Amino acid sequence: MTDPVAAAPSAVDAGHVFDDTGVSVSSLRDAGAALAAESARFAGFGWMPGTAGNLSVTLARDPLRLAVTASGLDKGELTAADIVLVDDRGEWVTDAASPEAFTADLGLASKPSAEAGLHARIARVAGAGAVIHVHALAAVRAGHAWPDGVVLHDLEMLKGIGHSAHGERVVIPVVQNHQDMRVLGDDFERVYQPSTPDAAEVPALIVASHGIYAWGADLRQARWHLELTEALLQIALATR
Ligand SMILES: CSC[C@@H](O)[C@@H](O)C(=O)COP(=O)(O)O
Ligand SMILES: [Zn+2]
Repeated sequence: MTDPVAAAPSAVDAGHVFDDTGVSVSSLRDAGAALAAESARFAGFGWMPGTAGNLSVTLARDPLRLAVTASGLDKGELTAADIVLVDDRGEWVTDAASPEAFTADLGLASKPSAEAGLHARIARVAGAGAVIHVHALAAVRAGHAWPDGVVLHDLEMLKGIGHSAHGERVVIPVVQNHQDMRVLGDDFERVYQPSTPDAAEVPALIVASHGIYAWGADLRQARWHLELTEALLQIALATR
């Protein structure tokens, strides 16, 4: 009998394309390596205790395809293989041509993050190229203190999330926690204000009693938005 993995050279072919979106094995592996490194950074900050937190990068837009971290793993110990390709609902995308070939090698037998659906919604609605979710303390505390949104103004670091240091009122939106990502996604869409000629978007969302999502055009910008927002929230709490 033919060994299905041995019979599927695409499993080890970095140029293999998963579906009609142009997402290749090598691009998924590269995304996995980048997300693992970024995840280790935030785990080191104590922002991803246990298996908390998840990250994604957008690999294709039409149809939407995201590389998202696998569920239930220690986010300080991820490898490039701990990554799953998902669609616009956060559902696992498999490869119709040879699904059995994409298991151990790429970790595609893993389940996508339980929160992949919200990542996909943020990628679609805000056009994010990368989304990071952590359970950082100031975000959770600020969500408790200001359940209708955290108002920030006259802080130098607002410039780092696309706003003015002075004379602008910036609101970090807060939504209630929910285990259904469709509900969280709808709540995100309700509070999200896209950029206009007069005001930039706010690239962060607090989920009350849970954590924070931040995003950007790419992974590095998402990291900057996350770190700056958490620092701004620390200042807001310390000066109230
Ligand atoms: C360890 S509790 C945190 C989880 O329930 C969840 O909120 C989380 O952030 C991680 O979920 P995951 O499915 O591993 O991506
Ligand atoms: Zn979480």
